[in-house]
Amino acid sequence: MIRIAIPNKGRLHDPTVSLLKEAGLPVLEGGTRKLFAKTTDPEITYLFARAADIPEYVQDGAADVGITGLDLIHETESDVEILLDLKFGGANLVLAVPEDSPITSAKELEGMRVATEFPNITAKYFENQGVKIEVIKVSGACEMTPHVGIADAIVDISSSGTTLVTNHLKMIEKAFTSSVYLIANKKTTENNDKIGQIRTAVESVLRAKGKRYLMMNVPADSLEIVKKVLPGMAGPTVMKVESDDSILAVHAVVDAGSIFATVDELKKAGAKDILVVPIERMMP
Ligand SMILES: Nc1ncnc2c1ncn2[C@@H]1O[C@H](COP(=O)(O)OP(=O)(O)OP(=O)(O)O)[C@@H](O)[C@H]1O
Ligand SMILES: O=P(O)(O)OC[C@H]1O[C@H](OP(=O)(O)OP(=O)(O)O)[C@H](O)[C@@H]1O
Ligand SMILES: [Mg+2]
Repeated sequence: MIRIAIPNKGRLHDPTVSLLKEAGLPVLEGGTRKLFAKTTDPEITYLFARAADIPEYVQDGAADVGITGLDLIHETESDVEILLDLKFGGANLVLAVPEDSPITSAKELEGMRVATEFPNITAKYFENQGVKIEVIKVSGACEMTPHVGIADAIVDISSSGTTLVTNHLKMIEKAFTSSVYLIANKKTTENNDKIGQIRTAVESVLRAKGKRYLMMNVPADSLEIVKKVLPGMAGPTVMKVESDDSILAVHAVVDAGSIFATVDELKKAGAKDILVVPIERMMP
């Protein structure tokens, strides 16, 4: 039996549940109130936990696999196997000071106080630069600490940057870049097929998100020029159209980012009836 710990609430819950559904491992029962849920595979169960607790649960074996932020993994200094960057929940831990402060770098904070919800990451960040500071641990509302005389600077999560601006703070340095990761218990990962399968399933969804499946009809005498437009991974698939000898059906997988330009070039090259289709999963 493999137990996967996933965030029970907060901003990571919904995208995690969606990704698992796309990977063919839907969370079948339970909402945020429940502790456990099943999925379609009888060998896998879900455990709902606080995002911040997941790294330690996975390290200690309370869960075999986990999904949580890299910042939380580093902050708890958890000894876990890092399997995959899931490319969502992206945020930076930034060093910020009041907008009217003359301070422009970490080095200028020698001997001062820095408030944060991430004391370990913060302490290491300053240590690496040889700067001695006092870390003030807070458990929320970090942004107001410089305005009430508790700290001179903060290290806090920022994604859109709105909270910093609203609180009259400015970022001076990026201390850590985070996104959500798939992690596993070090011992369980060794020779465990199921964990390999989970990783492959999730990876195949991420890979597919960046690709589109293109289908089109191409006059036979335009095939060579159409092929040049399609950088195809294993080259495009070319099929005969039963009713018309002079037309070929061409299929190819292309990067989602280049689809706009590619469709235009394909039309110019003579392709017709072009269909762009999303791909659910892609295994190499
Ligand atoms: N704008 C953001 N603010 C806070 N955390 C973010 C943001 N964007 C991504 N994250 C990531 O989300 C994780 C924190 O999730 P968590 O569920 O603990 O916070 P939350 O959604 O704010 O819930 P809570 O209400 O418990 O604070 C961290 O890994 C963090 O990097
Ligand atoms: O750059 P932004 O997009 O503004 O996001 C950053 C803010 O979001 C988080 O707070 P959250 O909303 O989770 O409230 P909390 O402090 O109560 O957790 C975080 O602690 C920052 O304050
Ligand atoms: Mg929060």
